[in-house]
Formats: sequence, C-alpha cells, structure tokens
Amino acid sequence: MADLPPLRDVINRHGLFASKALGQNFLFDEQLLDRIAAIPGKLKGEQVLEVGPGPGGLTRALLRAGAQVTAIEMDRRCLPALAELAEAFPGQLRVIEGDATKVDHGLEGPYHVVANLPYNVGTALFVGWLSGEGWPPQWASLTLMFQLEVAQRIIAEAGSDAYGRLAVLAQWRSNAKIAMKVHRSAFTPPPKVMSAVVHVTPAAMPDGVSARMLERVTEAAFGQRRKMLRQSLKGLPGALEALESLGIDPARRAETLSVAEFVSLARALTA
Ligand SMILES: C[S@@+](CC[C@H](N)C(=O)[O-])C[C@H]1O[C@@H](n2cnc3c(N)ncnc32)[C@H](O)[C@@H]1O
Repeated sequence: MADLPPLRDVINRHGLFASKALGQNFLFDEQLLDRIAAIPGKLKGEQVLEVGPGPGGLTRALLRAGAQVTAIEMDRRCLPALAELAEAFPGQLRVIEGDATKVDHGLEGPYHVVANLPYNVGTALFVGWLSGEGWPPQWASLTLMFQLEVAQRIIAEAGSDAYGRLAVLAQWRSNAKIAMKVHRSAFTPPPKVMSAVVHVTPAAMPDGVSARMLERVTEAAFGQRRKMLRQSLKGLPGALEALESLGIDPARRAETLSVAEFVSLARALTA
C-alpha cells in the first residue's frame, strides 16, 4: 500500500487554505475517512464517482479500499495534490476538472457515488440522481455528507416536521438511511452545524407511476403544506376525484400523507 504524507502536510505544501466560496470544509481524520469509504460496502474493483475530492482525504480512503475512482473537482488548486494520489495508486484514479453539476463524467453503470460536498451543490445533485423516469439508475449507491438537518429531511417519516418533498423523493423508489453522524469538529474549518452521511440504494419503482406526476403532486401538496389537500391540490386536474376514489380525506394536510399514499395518488393521476 502506498505510503502517503499526512493530509495536513498536503494542504500546507500545496497552499490549500479552505475557500468559503467553494464550501470547503476538509476532513483529515483518516480513520473516519476509512469508515465513510466502507459505507457503500466492498469497493475492491468497483467504480466510484467522487464529487468534490478537494485535497483528497476521502479519495485516498476509497483508493485504499481498492476502488476505481473518477473524481470531479472544480478547484484547480487541488489538482496537483490529486495528481500525487493518482501516482501513488497507479491506474486507479481519474480526475476531471470541472463543475459536477455540469460536467459529463462518462461513467457507465454500475458505479457508487461518494461525496462530501457543499450543502447547496450536494442537494442539487442528490435531487438530480433521484429524479427522472429512467429506473433503476446507473448508480448502485449514494453515500453523501449533508448537514444533519438535511439528512433528517431525507429520511423523515410522515407526520414529522422534517417530512416533505425531499423525503418522498428519497423514499418512493429508494432506501435512504443515516449511516453515520459526523461532529462539526471533525472538519477543518468546522462548519456551524452537525453533519451526517446518508446512504441510499435504489429499490423497485412502483408500477404505473410517472416520476414527473409524483413530483407535480408533492410540489403542489407541500407548496402549501399547512393547507388541506382539497385546497393545495385544487389546481391539479383530477386530484380531488383521485383523493375520493382512494379514500384519502381531503381535509388532511400534505405532511400526514405517507410515501405510499403519495405514490397511490400519483398512480391515479398518471395517464
Ligand atoms: C466540503 S469540501 C470536501 C473536500 C474533501 N472531499 C474532504 O472530505 O475533505 C467540498 C469540495 O467540493 C468542491 N466543490 C464545490 N462545488 C463543486 C462543484 N460544483 N463541482 C465539483 N466540486 C465542487 C470544493 O472545491 C471542495 O473541494
């Protein structure tokens, strides 16, 4: 196994002071990084897409686990440090410079996605990975660091304050769980809030439901989450009739509907 310098030395040698604009909070604890890299399961010979490798802490953990890593990083300053890693693990690391929300990684499935990203980029990519009619997806699993509050919204159950569009999106055809909570002090610099790693695997897509229709229903329902469904779904043709035929009380509010009830509603409205 390659003998690597401590991450703090890499940062200092390459002048990688954390940029706030790029949402950089680095992880240096190699044991913690190995634990995160173990969440997707055995990675020996598996393809991994890492988004936002930065100085490469999580990247080296993935490489140690034997993964074939494609890493997308938009901060050019990190590229020399990543090139050193590519040299230390010959043939295992491909680095793409660019914005992960725009760049084409060219991977063909199955691949695992692993990322410790700024909150806004992470959520946008997460929604993209879970959306669309094509299912099962090319990815075999998602292992993503989020603010704890966002992680709780992803795994939330009906009836809780955290329950909303993100929970339905994450749960209607995938299994999502919090794999690990990470204390803010684990990061350099420490962010203001706690974090958690969310692990998602695809599940079977329910029959007869269009993803787009499910999105329209949840958008309308949670767009006015304090209102009764008869009000919030009024603008969706056929929705009130569908509620009645499914025996869902139109006086209920969006946050009380289970994921399965949202799926039934979307199915009834899918032509
Ligand atoms: C929170 S840091 C994590 C760095 C490293 N993975 C770690 O765990 O220490 C986020 C990284 O994502 C990169 N990044 C931010 N936005 C990005 C984007 N749109 N596309 C690719 N990388 C991005 C940042 O430059 C930074 O290196």
